[in-house]
Amino acid sequence: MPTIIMGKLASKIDGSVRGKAMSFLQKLGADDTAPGLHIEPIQHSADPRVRTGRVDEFWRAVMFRLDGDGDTHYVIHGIWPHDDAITTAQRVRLKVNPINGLPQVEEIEPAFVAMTPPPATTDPESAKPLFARLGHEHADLVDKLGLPEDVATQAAAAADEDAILTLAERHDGWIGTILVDLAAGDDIDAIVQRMQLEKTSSSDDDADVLQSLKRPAAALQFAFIDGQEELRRVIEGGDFGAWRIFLHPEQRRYIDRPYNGPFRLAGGAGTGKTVVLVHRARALAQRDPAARIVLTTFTTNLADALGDSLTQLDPRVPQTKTLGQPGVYVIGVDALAAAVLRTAGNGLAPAMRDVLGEERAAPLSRTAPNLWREVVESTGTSLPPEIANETFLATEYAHVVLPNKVHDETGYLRVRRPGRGVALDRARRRAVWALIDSYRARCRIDGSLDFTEAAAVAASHLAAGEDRPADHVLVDEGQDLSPTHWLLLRAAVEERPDDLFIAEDSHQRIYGSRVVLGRYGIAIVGRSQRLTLNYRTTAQNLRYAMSVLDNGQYVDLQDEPESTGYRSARSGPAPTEVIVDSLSDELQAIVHHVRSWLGAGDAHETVAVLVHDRFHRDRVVTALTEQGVDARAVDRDRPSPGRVPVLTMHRAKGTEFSKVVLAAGKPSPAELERLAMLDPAERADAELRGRSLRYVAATRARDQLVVVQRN
Ligand SMILES: Nc1ncnc2c1ncn2[C@@H]1O[C@H](COP(=O)(O)OP(=O)(O)OP(=O)(O)O)[C@@H](O)[C@H]1O
Repeated sequence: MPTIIMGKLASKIDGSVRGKAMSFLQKLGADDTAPGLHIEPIQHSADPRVRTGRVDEFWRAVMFRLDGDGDTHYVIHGIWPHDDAITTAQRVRLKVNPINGLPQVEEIEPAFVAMTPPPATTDPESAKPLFARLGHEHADLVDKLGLPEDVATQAAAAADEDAILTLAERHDGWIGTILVDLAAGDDIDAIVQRMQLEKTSSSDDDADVLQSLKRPAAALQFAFIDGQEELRRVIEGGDFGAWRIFLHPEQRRYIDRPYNGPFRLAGGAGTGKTVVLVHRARALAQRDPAARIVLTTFTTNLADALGDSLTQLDPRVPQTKTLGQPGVYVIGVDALAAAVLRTAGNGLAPAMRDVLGEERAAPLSRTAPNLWREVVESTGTSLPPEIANETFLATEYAHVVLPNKVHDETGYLRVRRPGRGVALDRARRRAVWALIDSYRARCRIDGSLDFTEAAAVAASHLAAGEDRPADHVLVDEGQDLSPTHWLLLRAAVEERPDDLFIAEDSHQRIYGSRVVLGRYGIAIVGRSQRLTLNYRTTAQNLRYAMSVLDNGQYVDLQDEPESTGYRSARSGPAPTEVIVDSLSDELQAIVHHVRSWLGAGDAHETVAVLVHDRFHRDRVVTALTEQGVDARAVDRDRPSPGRVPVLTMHRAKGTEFSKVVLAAGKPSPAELERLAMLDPAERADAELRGRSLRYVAATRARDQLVVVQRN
């Protein structure tokens, strides 16, 4: 049976012909001599391997037939209306690029594409094309990277990054990826290494071309299709499903490579961290079907989205609903703690004693989130407001008291408090402990545990037992997890190769305080890498989002300064900023943009409005609904098709939309009052989190971003 190799261009099939393309390719994959397919060579074609096939009376597929590995292979180049298909088929040639060993589809007499001339300027340095300013020589582009001569010439003449992006978009695949890297100022040798490019002496015969199609960087553009079901998903997924199939060689490496211990993958918003995690979960499950794999993240909503992505990637990967069973257990980290506590049943007493220093029955309920405030208000504490507040106390409890298993005042007077900005003398430590003691007393009476306690108790329970419930733990949104979450995840899997794989972006920390993994038994040393190519966001939106972070002091999970060198492979319109004077103007601006996008044919669910809080969210839904737009507030459930989702910026984490109106709003008077009360170090951290939240929100837009700001 012939093997189908899908080109990326071909996967972007016109919606009207998808069904027929599917049935054509299915038949081709079963038997290329089947009547009706009309697989035919083309007279006077540049490449004798080229074939056309009949999709219907109007559409034709253009393919290359390769015979090698004892099999027939069809590399699907694209599907076009009949006449265009014939012209394309006569002109295209599939060859091995001798400089980098990658497969290359060449067009004889390529269409001339005019480049935007550099803008007139009096400054001789900025008058130079971008690549000249970056020191990239035309000869190196051709001789070291293997860029086709015409592409190298156009790239060398391009005025700026936007012109390069336009060129890269026309050459989707390894050529486009190299152009984007060059525009970001990457060193040519670094690109050669990252893309695993190698000079080759191979010819263009079928076996050599097949070999080149199996090179890591070829996966950016060509995918070997494994069965009919896979074929259906590629065709239906189109451009949105590209992440499932066309992987960057770097992504491929993080998916497949074994690691000797915990591994950390950093990367900005939209760089494909989640994609790597989901693929890696599948790869681990395929490698060992008996493996117990936990795929976890900060919230249940995010976990639902991860589970959905895993199903989209490959519905054959078994997803289990039970901790400790073979398969992939996709779950939010607090729900994981709850599952451990549930499974332990009456056996929790030792862990309770270990963490809290007292006898406690199995927890009956979750501690009310405002209990810290109640404790402060009901206790006549002598502490100043910058310490006697919910933020300080909850953080102190989660970062110092619980991970160190502090049981009493004596223990608290001795404990080290690394990373805590606020210094405490002995008297203040005593006063803080008095509040913590009251908090614990209240929880004891209520029979409740808070989220951080639950994770700590679950961690202690697992650490004391013989059996760990997982063989591999994969973590998304690592920057948001608290110390006791890390203790739990460390205890969930024994120290072994491929135990923990952690994706994080410290620029997206929007919940707790920052954490240093080494303090919780997770030693990354030397096993840390960064993804830098943003797939989601246009370069224009990315620039805007990065500007929100300017001059912020961000630190990663290994206590190192976070870098910001991200690039995007796509370009689009610059974000629009709208300044309004009143709430009604703001609502009007939101409605106006949403309606104009819907009017232009955008599907409801691809357009979203992001707001600061739930109250404003509901107001926006009402305003949209009154103006005849079918809109829906999204909270715990998934966004529903056919309706414009309106979400808080927190809820928007992990989502993406084609077009976004971001109405970030201003902090409420109550919020400002709360911030004013904090210690300067904690206030600075809260401000960083505020910026991160706007960064998260701005990076949800794939194509277009409108920011509405109140004066
Ligand atoms: N190899 C790829 N080819 C095409 N698209 C890709 C590829 N890798 C990732 N993407 C797309 O990029 C987008 C972002 O990917 P993903 O959600 O994995 O990024 P992330 O780093 O986890 O982002 P965030 O931190 O913002 O949640 C998704 O739309 C995904 O489909």
